[in-house]
Amino acid sequence: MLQLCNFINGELQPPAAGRYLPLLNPATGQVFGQVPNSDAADVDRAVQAATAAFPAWRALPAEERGRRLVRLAELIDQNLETLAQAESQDNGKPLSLARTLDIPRAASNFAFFGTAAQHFATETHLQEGVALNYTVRHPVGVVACISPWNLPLYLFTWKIAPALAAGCCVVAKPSEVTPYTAFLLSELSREAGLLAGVLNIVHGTGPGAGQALVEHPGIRAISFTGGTATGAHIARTAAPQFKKLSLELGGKNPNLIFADCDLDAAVQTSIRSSFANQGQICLCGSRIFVERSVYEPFKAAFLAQVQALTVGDPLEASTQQGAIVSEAHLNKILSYIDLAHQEGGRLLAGGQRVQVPGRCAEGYFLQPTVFEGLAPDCRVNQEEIFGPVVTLTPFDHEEEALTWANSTDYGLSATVWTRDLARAHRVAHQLQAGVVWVNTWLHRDLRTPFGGMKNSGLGREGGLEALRFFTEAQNVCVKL
Ligand SMILES: NC(=O)C1=CN([C@@H]2O[C@H](COP(=O)(O)OP(=O)(O)OC[C@H]3O[C@@H](n4cnc5c(N)ncnc54)[C@H](O)[C@@H]3O)[C@@H](O)[C@H]2O)C=CC1
Ligand SMILES: O=C(O)/C=C/C=C(\O)C(=O)O
Repeated sequence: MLQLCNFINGELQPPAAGRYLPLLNPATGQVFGQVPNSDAADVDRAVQAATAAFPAWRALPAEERGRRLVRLAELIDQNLETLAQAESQDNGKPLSLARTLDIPRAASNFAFFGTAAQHFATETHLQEGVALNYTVRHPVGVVACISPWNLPLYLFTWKIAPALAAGCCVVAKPSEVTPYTAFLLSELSREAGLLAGVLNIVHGTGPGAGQALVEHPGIRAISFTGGTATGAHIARTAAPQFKKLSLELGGKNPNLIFADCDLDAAVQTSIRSSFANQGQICLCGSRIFVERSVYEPFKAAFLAQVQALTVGDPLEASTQQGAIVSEAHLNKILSYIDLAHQEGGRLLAGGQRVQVPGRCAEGYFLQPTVFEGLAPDCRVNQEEIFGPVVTLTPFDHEEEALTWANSTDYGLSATVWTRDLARAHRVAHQLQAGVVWVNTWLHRDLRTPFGGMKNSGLGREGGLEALRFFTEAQNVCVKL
């Protein structure tokens, strides 16, 4: 049986206490391996290794650090098939999605930040004839990167790459639910020439290894993606030690469809924004508001495409919807489907578990699900479900759509569909969302600031924002 190891000081190591957690394939319900259930002792060893490696890593020219990150990107590309198979097995997502989205993006993360560090400049402020101020950006030191299970290698590397590029050393903890590709990255990082201790990967649970990492006094900054409640807990733990925090949390994203839009494109993309990765992306648009005059045509076309989605074995090329990540998460989503019925919703599609025959008979599959007739302020329209469940609601005018769109505690992303450019800008600027897409969805340019408003998080990832996060600004004032 597959047994994963921690990666500490350049070595694959078992957990100090010898404890493991089972690794489960959600598509089959079968255990296929074990992952370390590490504790504070493992975390401490990793932080010590990272601390020892920091002076040499920060002293390398940015160009040299970048060269190694670009090499790591190439190695991910070369191992795409192995990594995609592992991601699908661990998470239940369609293999085709892992091949085309997750693993290519992990490679892009390293390629992008490997070169971005060389374009990272500092500011000067000149008081003519009096003084010259210039800003130095020092790497903050040893940092923690904690990532979730929905886009495992994609999000793990989205944090690690800028941290390493900025000259920090990293102790990273992937989700205990999907640790396989992070483990495979250990070997590749060694091959890419990262010095021992520069990247350490400690596996384990949130309350175990995760909590120990957040509490460790050697950690100067924490970059976290996951649930809002966990983010709040991490913020409470980290605050007394004044650690820098970047929190990318949940969403309840609105999709605003105006009557003048390209309806075919809106329908097609809304299928993707509702159900990609089984709706388990923090950016998925789970509340679809449609201008009343096109509500019925939109609904008919949308439902026809929902019914045509193939739920099945993630390894089959024809599968569009794979398994939900775990039985616990499936039950959480099912409880929201029950709640939608209780709150008076009309079920338009789905709503049931799917029994996939053959090797996936014990897997956690769910039909893509659509409700209408739910009030914008009901729990189903306010709370993050994080699954393939969306609601349709007609609106009569722009202000109404905006009020409903902004009515949740979240503020991560929003999508606007219109051909009216003035309206697009006007609505975008009034949306309380860190990311707004107009006539598209999940179109990513890694240079842009990425993150949420309100309870969707704190700070921004991406481009120079990430490099700023992993560095500490120091001003030097020289009298002229
Ligand atoms: N915004 C997003 O991208 C994500 C949102 N979620 C939401 O969160 C809900 C809960 O999902 P979970 O798997 O429980 O996510 P979670 O937020 O508990 O887990 C994310 C990561 O944080 C770690 N973690 C948990 N507790 C920790 C602690 N005290 N200290 C340090 N690290 C800790 C976990 O081990 C994992 O690596 C989901 O149902 C979904 O609504 C989940 C995953 C991603
Ligand atoms: O950076 C991206 O492109 C996407 C990020 C998605 C998440 O953070 C998420 O689903 O948690």
